[in-house]
Amino acid sequence: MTTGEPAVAVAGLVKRFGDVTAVQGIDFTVASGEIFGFLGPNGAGKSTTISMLCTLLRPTAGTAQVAGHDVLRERDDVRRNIGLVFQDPTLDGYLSGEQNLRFHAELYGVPRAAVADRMRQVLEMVGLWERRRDKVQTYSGGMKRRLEIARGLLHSPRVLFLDEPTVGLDPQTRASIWDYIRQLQAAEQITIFMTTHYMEEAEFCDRIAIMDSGRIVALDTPEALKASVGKDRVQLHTDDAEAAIAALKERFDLDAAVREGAVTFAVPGGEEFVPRLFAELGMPIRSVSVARPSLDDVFMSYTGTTIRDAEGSSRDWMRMAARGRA
Ligand SMILES: Nc1ncnc2c1ncn2[C@@H]1O[C@H](COP(=O)(O)OP(=O)(O)OP(=O)(O)O)[C@@H](O)[C@H]1O
Repeated sequence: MTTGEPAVAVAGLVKRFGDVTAVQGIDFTVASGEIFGFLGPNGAGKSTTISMLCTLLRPTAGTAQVAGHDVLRERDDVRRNIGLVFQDPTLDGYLSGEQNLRFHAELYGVPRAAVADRMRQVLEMVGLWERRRDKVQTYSGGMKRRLEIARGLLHSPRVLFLDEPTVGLDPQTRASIWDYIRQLQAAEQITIFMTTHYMEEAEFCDRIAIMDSGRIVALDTPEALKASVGKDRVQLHTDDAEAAIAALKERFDLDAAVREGAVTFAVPGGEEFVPRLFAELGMPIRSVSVARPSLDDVFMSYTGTTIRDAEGSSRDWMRMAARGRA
């Protein structure tokens, strides 16, 4: 659900580091209440952009407003209105969940009278109220991540920045973190700005921006992005992959490659193409499969790389954020 003025509004945003232009004049808005995913290969400029939005880096040119406040002129207002959930754990293991949150409440100046109620609210939301008095070092990985999310929410931010909120967690815990994220969006009308390398998670986002070489190369809903690729992925098995690749080029002018052990190529109207393939390829085919484009295909078509190759991370900005806050 989205309402009112944008949670994030960026216009002509540029960041140069000496000769390197990390962000080359980008424009986008994120609606209030939206779950917005930010994807891109290493060095694309994601961390630099997010650092500017979180007021940790000054833009070279352009403007950005977060929660209605300008990142340069109203830095403190921006900071009060955002929550950050770091990739690297920054909880104190020797303290209880409750003590960790209390410390954060003081840091953010949450009014004393409001702290107890708010702590209960966020701890219940992430299912940790019963465990609040236990030391954090006795929590599982998923519980720690949930506590970090609760902490990021404690001061009632309008925009929550999450850096790969589920990386390194087992599938069941990942699913439960996503349940919390969705509940949170519904209960608090919060805007979520997240990075992820899991394409199946990018599917949960209302919209996705793909960044490459300092520019936003695609921005839309997952469905629209997949439709924009316009081609299906066809995979076939033959006794001679090299010969099949050469025949696909010669007879259909298609560029194929071996991926996941199968001869793979993209073609519009994949299902209609299959009968022609059998009729005209000129060699025996053992099996064929056709798939609609996935977000992996979207990522590949806009950036020329796979998300797995691009892995390895947008984590640094969170480390920087941790240092900036320290
Ligand atoms: N402090 C800095 N000084 C000089 N160059 C920088 C600095 N920070 C980033 N860059 C450069 O800016 C470009 C964008 O980097 P950025 O970290 O924003 O990319 P990213 O998309 O977040 O990548 P990753 O996924 O690897 O974190 C890169 O060429 C990087 O080397």
